[in-house]
Amino acid sequence: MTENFPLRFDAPAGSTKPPALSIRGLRKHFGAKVAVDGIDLDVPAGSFYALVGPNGAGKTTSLSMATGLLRPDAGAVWVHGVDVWASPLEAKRLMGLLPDGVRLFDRLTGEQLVSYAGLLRGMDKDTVAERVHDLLAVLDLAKDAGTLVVDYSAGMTKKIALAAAMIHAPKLLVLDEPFESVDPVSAANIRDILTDYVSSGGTVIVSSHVMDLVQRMCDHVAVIAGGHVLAAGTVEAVRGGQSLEDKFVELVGGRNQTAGLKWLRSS
Ligand SMILES: Nc1ncnc2c1ncn2[C@@H]1O[C@H](COP(=O)(O)OP(=O)(O)OP(=O)(O)O)[C@@H](O)[C@H]1O
Repeated sequence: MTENFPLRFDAPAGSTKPPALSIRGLRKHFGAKVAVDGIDLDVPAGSFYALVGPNGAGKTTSLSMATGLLRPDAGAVWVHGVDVWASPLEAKRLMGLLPDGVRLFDRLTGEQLVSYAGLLRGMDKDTVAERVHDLLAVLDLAKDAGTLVVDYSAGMTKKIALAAAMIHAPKLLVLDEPFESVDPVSAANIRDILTDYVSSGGTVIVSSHVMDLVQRMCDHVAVIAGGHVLAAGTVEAVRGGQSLEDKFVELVGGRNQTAGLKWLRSS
């Protein structure tokens, strides 16, 4: 991004592979609001990495900049060693994204949308058709394949966007709130798919508010608040013997000690 950063990010000492994602000095403001205030982060290749933080912490802004959707004010990002902002096409080929709040082509059917994502990635038609079939089946969307995405529920929309993110079998999946609005059976299926993907060498980054899920599913976590990284590392190291939820509250604070809303009590 700036001339002070290298175009390639090398493997760390003792490793042959660069991290799946490296972030240095990432910063973004919106008017007077500093959303991301100089974040550094390394996501090891082959990890299942969670980004957690309170509402407004800067998670979506950081992930948007890390994946080439939002231009940073300062800092640099590399995906598997490739500079996202200097070599966007090369970097984006390596990634699958489930962004938060980005409009889909919702006048397509679910099947058309996922096929379109595969064809855009340069895949041949037969492979696209085969993978669309598999993805719709495993995400329990086969019966709604011909329904327009605009008529999907929130959870169905999340699942079809996830299918579109995965169809080209990327090396890195970046998923902003992948389980939001998704029913428990579909969530369990998605967890199995992601765990399998990680055990075969892929890397997943998820943002989530569900600490229990992160503790069970992920091996690494970064806690972000106020645009800063408060803690990052393996889940075990970050939670330090406490539950991740307790550690999160300790790090982030903000539990409300007042007597609550007296006027809301019915007796
Ligand atoms: N386009 C924008 N214009 C102005 N302010 C923004 C914009 N996008 C984000 N912000 C602000 O930046 C801060 C970080 O927002 P962000 O969406 O990154 O937080 P988050 O951690 O993803 O939150 P949540 O958990 O609620 O989704 C917030 O204060 C938000 O109001």
